[in-house]
Amino acid sequence: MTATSAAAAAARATVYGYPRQGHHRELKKAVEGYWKGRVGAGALRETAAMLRAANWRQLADAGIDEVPTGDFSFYDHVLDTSVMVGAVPDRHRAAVEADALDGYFAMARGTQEAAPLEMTKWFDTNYHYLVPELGPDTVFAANSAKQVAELSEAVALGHTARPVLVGPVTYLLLAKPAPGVAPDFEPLTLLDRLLPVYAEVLADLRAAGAAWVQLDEPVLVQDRTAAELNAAARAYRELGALTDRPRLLVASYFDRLGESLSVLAKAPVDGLALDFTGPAAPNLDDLAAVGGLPGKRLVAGVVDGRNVWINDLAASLSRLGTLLGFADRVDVSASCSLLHVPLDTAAERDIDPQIARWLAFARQKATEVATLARGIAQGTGTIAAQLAANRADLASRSTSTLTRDPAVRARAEAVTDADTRRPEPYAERAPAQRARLRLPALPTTTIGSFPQTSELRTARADLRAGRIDTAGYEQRIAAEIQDVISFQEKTGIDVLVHGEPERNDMVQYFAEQLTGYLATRHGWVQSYGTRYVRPPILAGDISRPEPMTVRWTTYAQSLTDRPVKGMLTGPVTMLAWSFVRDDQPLADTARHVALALRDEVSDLEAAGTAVIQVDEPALRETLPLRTADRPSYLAWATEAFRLTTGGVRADTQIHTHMCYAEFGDILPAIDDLDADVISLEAARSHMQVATELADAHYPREVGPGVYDIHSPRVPGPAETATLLRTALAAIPADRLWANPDCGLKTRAWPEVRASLDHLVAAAQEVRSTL
Ligand SMILES: Nc1nc2c(c(=O)[nH]1)N[C@@H](CNc1ccc(C(=O)N[C@@H](CCC(=O)N[C@@H](CCC(=O)N[C@@H](CCC(=O)O)C(=O)O)C(=O)O)C(=O)O)cc1)CN2
Ligand code: MET
Ligand SMILES: [Zn+2]
Repeated sequence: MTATSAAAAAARATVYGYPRQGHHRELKKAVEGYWKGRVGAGALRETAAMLRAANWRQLADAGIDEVPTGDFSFYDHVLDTSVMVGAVPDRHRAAVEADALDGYFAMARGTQEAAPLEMTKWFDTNYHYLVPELGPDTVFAANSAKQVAELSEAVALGHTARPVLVGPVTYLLLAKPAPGVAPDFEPLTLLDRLLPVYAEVLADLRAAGAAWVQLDEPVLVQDRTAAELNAAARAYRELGALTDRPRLLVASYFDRLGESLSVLAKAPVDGLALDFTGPAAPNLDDLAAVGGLPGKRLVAGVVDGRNVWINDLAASLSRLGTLLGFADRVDVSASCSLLHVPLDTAAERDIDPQIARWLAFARQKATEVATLARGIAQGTGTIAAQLAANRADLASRSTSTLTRDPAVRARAEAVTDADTRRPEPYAERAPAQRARLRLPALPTTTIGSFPQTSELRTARADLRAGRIDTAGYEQRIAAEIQDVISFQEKTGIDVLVHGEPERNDMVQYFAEQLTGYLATRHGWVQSYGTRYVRPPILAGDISRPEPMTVRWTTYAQSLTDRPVKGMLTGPVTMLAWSFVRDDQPLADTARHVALALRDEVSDLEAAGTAVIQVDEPALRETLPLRTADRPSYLAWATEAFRLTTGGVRADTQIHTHMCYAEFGDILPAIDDLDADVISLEAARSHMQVATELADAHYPREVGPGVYDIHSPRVPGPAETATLLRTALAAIPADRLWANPDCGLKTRAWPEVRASLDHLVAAAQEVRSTL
C-alpha cells in the first residue's frame, strides 16, 4: 500500500467540541436555576451529564468516530483550565475550598466581596472567556478531576473519545498579570512551572483510557515573537518526551499557522489538527512547503466550523486528496470547535425549506465531516447521493434572487468619498454640539439597554404565540419606556436612553427588519456563561424597507426635555454577530448594511434626535488575527462606520460604544471613525484604556466605563468615584463622560438603581472638585 492509500483507508471523522447548551438550552436553565437556589447541585450535575451523553450520542449517530470530551463547561472552558492547573486567584481561594462549584461560579461572576476574573473575546469570535490571572508567585497544581470524569463517562457509554484541553502556551499567552502584579509581568515565564502540571494531567488521562489527547494552541495562528515560538517548541519538546502520556494532537484554528507550522511540524508530538478554511487556507501550501507531516497524524479541518453554510463537498474532497499525501494518517474534521454554531437546522421550521438546504449547523456539520471521511476511506462512489444533493443545493444558493438586488448594488457602487466624511472636522462640531446640548462637565449617560426583565421577554413570547396582540405588546413596551425615562430623570442622568425594551437583541432586532437577513428561532450560540445569542443569517443583499427605531426613540423623547440618544448597531457589529454570506467580500456586505443604517441615522436626525449612538462593540474582535491582514480590514470597517454616520449635521452628536476587548492596538482606527464621543469598557481592567487613550493623544470625548455590568456586584459610591478620578487623571474634564461599561440588559433593577445612583453621585462629587 502507498502512503496515500493507507492514509485514505484509515480516515476517520472527528470534531473538537460541540454546543453545550442542549436543544432547549437546558444548561442555561439549570445553571441559572442553581444560582437562584431553585436547582440543587445534584440536579445540575445530572442535567450536565445528560447533555454530554446526548451530544456524544448525536455525534456518534452522525458518523463521528472519535468524540471530544472535556469541551463541556458550566461556564467557560478557559476557566475550567485555570481550575485544572490550580490557578485560582487568592481572593477566591477560600470560596473554592469551601465549595468547588460555588467557588467556580464566584470566579466567573464575582461576589459582593470578590471581583470576578476579567472576561474577553475568544480570538475573533463572539465567545468570551475568563482571563487567567497569574503572577510570579503563582503555584500551579494539577486537578484533572473534570477531564478524567468526562472521559470516563464517554468511555463508559461506549465511545472512542479524545479529551480536548487548552494547550499550555495558549493558556499562558491568554493570561494577564494578576491584580497587584507588575503590569509588565509575562505569564509565559511560568511555562517551566506549568508543564509538569500538564504532564500530570496527561498521565491521569492516559490512566483513564485516553489513547489521544488534543491540546489546542490557537495562539499560534497569531503573530508570535521568536521567544514565544521558542517557548512553544520547548513546551512540545518536553511534553513529547514524557514517557507516561497519551498520543498528543496539537490543534490550531481560526487562521494560518505561518511560522508556527514548522515549529509544530518538528515537535515530537503525534499529530496536528489544522484549519484549511477561510483565512487559514494557506496552511495547505505551507504544509507542502515544510515537507508534510511524515510519521504523524493530520486532522484536516475542511468544514467551516464557525459559519452556517453547507460545505462544498466536492471541493473538500479534492483538498483532502492533496492532504492525503502529506501525512501517515489523515482524518477529517470541522475547522474549529462547533461551539460557535447553533445545534440543529431541523429545529428551524420558519426558514423556507429551499433556503434551509443551504444551511448546516453543528449536527449537520458533523454529518458533513463523516460523509467526507467515508468518501476518502471508502471511495467517493459510496457518497454519490450526498455529492449530488450537495451540488444541487449549492447551485440553488448561487442562482437565488435573494442574493442579488440590483437597486442595492447600484447604490453601493455610487458611494463617493464625500459620503463617508462629515464635512466639518471634530474641532468645529464640538462647540456646535455643546451649544445645542448644554451638558454639565462629566455628563452622565448609559449605554442603551435597561434590564430585559422576564416580563418583557414573556411579553415577546406571548406576542409570538398569539396570547397577546401587537397593540397589547406595544402598550407594554411604551409603559417600560415611560418607567425608564422617569427613572433616569429622577436619578439625574444627563443624556437619556429609551432602554431598548423592544429589542430581543441588538443585532437580531435590526436583522429582523432588514431585507436580505434570515432569523432563527432556536439557533442559540453561547456568548458567555449562561448568555446566548441567536446570530441572524445575512444571506442576501441588504436593504431597509422602512424606519426601524424612529418610532420608539421619538416616543421616548416626547416624555422628557433632556436629550434622548438614538441607538443603532453599527455595520461591522451587524456583520460580526451574524452568520455572513461567504460569496462576496465582507467589505461589500458591510457597505450594504452601512447604507441601510445611514438612512436610519438620517431619519432619526430629521425627527429631532440630537445624539445618535452607533454601537461597534465588535470592531476590535473582528480584527484579523494576523497583523498583515489588519490595514485592509480597518480601512473598510471604519469606512462603513463613516458611511453610516457621515450624513449628519455638525450639531448632531455621534456616539459610538465598544466593549469586551483590548483597544490599545486599534486606537488610530477608533480615531478614524470620526465619532464625537466614544464609551468604552474599562471597569474590570481598572481604567487601563483611559491611559492608553491619553498616551495616544486621543482628541475626542470619551466615557470609559465606571461600572462593570457583567457582575451582579454593585460598586459603592467611593469605588465609582475612584474610577472616575483615575479616568480624569488621563482625560481632561471637558472631554470626559461618566457611564457604565456597557448596556444594563443583563442586570436586575435593584442593582441598576443602586449602581446608577452611585454613578451620578460620583460624577457630582468629582464635578465639585473641578
Ligand atoms: N448578538 C449579540 N452579541 C453580543 C452581545 C449582544 O448583546 N448581542 N453582547 C455581548 C455578549 N453579551 C450578551 C449579553 C446578554 C445576552 C443575553 O441576554 N442573551 C439572552 C437572550 C437574548 C434574547 O435573544 N432574548 C429574546 C428571546 C428570549 C428567550 O429566551 N425566549 C425564549 C422564550 C421566552 C421566554 O419565555 O423566556 C425562547 O425563545 O426560547 C427576547 O428577549 O425576546 C439569554 O441568553 O437569555 C447575550 C449576550 C457580546 N456579543
Ligand atoms: C454589547 S454592546 C451593547 C450596546 C447596547 N446599546 C446596549 O446597551 O445593550
Ligand atoms: Zn457593550
